[in-house]
Amino acid sequence: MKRRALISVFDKSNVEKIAEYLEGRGYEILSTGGTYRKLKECGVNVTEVSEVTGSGEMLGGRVKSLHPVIHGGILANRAKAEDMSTLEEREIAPIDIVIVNLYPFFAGLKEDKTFEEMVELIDIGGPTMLRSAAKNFKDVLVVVDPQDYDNIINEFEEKNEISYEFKKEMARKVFNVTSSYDAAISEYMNEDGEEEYLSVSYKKEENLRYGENSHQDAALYLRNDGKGVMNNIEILGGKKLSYNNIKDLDIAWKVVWEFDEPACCSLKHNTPCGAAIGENSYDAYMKAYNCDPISIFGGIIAFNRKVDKATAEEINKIFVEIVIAPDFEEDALAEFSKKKNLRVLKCQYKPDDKYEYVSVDGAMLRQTRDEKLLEELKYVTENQPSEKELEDMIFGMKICKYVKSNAIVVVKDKMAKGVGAGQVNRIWAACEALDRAGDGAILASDAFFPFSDVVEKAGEYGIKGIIQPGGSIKDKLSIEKCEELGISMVFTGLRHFKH
Ligand SMILES: NC(=O)c1ncn([C@@H]2O[C@H](COP(=O)(O)O)[C@@H](O)[C@H]2O)c1NC=O
Repeated sequence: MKRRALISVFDKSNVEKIAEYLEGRGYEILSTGGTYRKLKECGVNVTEVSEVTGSGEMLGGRVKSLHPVIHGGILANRAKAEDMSTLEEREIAPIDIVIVNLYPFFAGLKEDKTFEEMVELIDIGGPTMLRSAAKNFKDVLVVVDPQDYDNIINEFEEKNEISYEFKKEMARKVFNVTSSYDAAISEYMNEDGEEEYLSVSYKKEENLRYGENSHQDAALYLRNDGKGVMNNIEILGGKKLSYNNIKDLDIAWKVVWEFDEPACCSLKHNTPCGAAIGENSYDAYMKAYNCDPISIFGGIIAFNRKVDKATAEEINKIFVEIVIAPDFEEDALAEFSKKKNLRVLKCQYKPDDKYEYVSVDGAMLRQTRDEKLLEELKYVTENQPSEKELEDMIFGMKICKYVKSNAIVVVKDKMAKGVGAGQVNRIWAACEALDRAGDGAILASDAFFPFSDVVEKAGEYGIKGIIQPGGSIKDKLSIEKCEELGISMVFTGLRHFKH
């Protein structure tokens, strides 16, 4: 009996090549409408699926291949006599190769199509054929990726048949594609996030050289809808990003977009080591640099405004790994190009992921992003902050959001002069931040004070105002200490732990 290959593809690139090859090997080619026409034009001898099913395509293409004659031909277990006699009884011929790729749902997401258009992009017949063939991979070769056409030809040429391993590998690919395809549909339909199953759809962009350390494997997967910062970064110069680079630039980018004013953030080990707002990018950079001219070395520098030549010249005086900004002046790029390894990233996309995911052993955690800054400002001391001090307080709290807990940020003139991060008790974070800052006017804390010790320490360093969420049963102690030391204290009512 003549062997049969069913070809039904949306992406018709190179389809004639594989069809001609299979025809040359004696396969009968079956195809759905559009694929049939394309192959016919290319001179392939092809039979239309509707001729095989005896039922014309209908409902505008919603039903083309969904028929027992097709799925029986694919799913019959060739080693099972019962299956084969059923085929014979029903006059169904087996289908040995299934080549299908799907309606472009991912591309539709990127093009922001309407809901009705997206629904029409949900392929039904394609995944059904792919899944049937992949389930029966022992007997059927299934191909979902046009990039595999050459591999099939090579496999045939080398072995004169398709090996079990190859067929299994192709089936694995199919379930990977169809599950991601369905996950994207599920994600698209899901508006409130309260799903029973976690369905997210990401595609591997590349293997990274290594993970956090050189003995760890790592890869970058991008959202299939083309959204998100990482999907919208243009690398204008320098080598590829590393795993740590990506994690770091994510935080630096989030910091600068906390601000409407021109802002700059220098960051190391996922922690801002300098951050400032200024008149322009140059001013913000110089202030961020001066927060901590030592730690910035080898760091990441993010801006929320275009970067000019003067700023690039200043940055080039030190070694940094990455500069990321919404845009660059041409002469700034020329300046940066003097540094071979410096990654220059252009990104005009602001952070907008709704959820953050973290894996723990055996589970995934999901939370909404920490998008809020405060509930309500409460002035809890007699002594009130000046307008300028209040601005520094808000500035400090915006930085605190991105510093690992316990987090204390000491601010002066809209510069994060001292950052105390990731300490297991708050007083250590305060000591670190105050010590680093040298001098500062404002102290911001990501969470409340259980004792008055942080206020006391702040007083020693001449701090004028403190902003913190408040809410401790011992708030009174801190407030009293502030009154005693002439420090103003403001509560925000909102904690910003970052673990
Ligand atoms: N409904 C069906 O029976 C059906 N059978 C195949 N398709 C899809 O139709 C596309 C190919 O169609 P055409 O050959 O007409 O261009 C493929 O992407 C394939 O996945 C179908 N379409 C969608 O649901």
